[in-house]
Amino acid sequence: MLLKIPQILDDADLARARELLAAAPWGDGRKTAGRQAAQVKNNDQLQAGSEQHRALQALVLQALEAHPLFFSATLPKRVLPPSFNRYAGAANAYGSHVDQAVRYLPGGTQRVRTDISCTLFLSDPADYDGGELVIDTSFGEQRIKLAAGDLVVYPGTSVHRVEPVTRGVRLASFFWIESMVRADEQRRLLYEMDMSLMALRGDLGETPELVRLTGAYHNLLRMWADT
Ligand SMILES: O=C(O)CCC(=O)C(=O)O
Ligand SMILES: [Fe+2]
Repeated sequence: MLLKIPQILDDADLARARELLAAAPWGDGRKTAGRQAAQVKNNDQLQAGSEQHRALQALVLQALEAHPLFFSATLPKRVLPPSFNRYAGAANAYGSHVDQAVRYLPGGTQRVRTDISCTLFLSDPADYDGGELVIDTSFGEQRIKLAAGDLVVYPGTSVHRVEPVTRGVRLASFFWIESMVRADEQRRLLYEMDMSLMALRGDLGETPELVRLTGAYHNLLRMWADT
């Protein structure tokens, strides 16, 4: 499921994030890519370990936790600490690749399966040309360029790329999630059910049928979740 989740960060968060990004040390993005991806990756990435990097990670993780759609859409079991990238100049792009299936939490002992890939856009789209995140889906290519503060989540199995940035600077945060529900189609079903239940509850208030359907949602989640 490819899903856009608007306004993960508000204006105050964005201003703070940009301040931190401007002060942080950057390095070559190839350092953290797998062998195939490193051949097509050309961008800068915030170096791990700086004070600014930690503050940015905390800012993004807190905003994700506070957003009700994020939980419902991803059903997170483990979220890898967010990374930050910068594309500036036509040579900066990231060619077609699939993200590594397994990554490690800091410390290097705990493995995380990357069920869901995420990009949180941090630059105003008017401030740069190009830089679309292009994702192959069963309905064709989706070209994603979102407002600053908006998030896109998509299956980790997808071939995707970032188009060259021909003007300005594109800043983003990217990270991966291992979901309690491994199968994308099961997550989609649960998400659609949850959204419909919320809308119906808003329209009708609590009814005996809604109590039963909510039970069905939780019982499906119980059947499918690996916590
Ligand atoms: O910058 C992006 O939107 C995605 C980056 C990406 O695909 C990656 O780091 O694997
Ligand atoms: Fe990627």
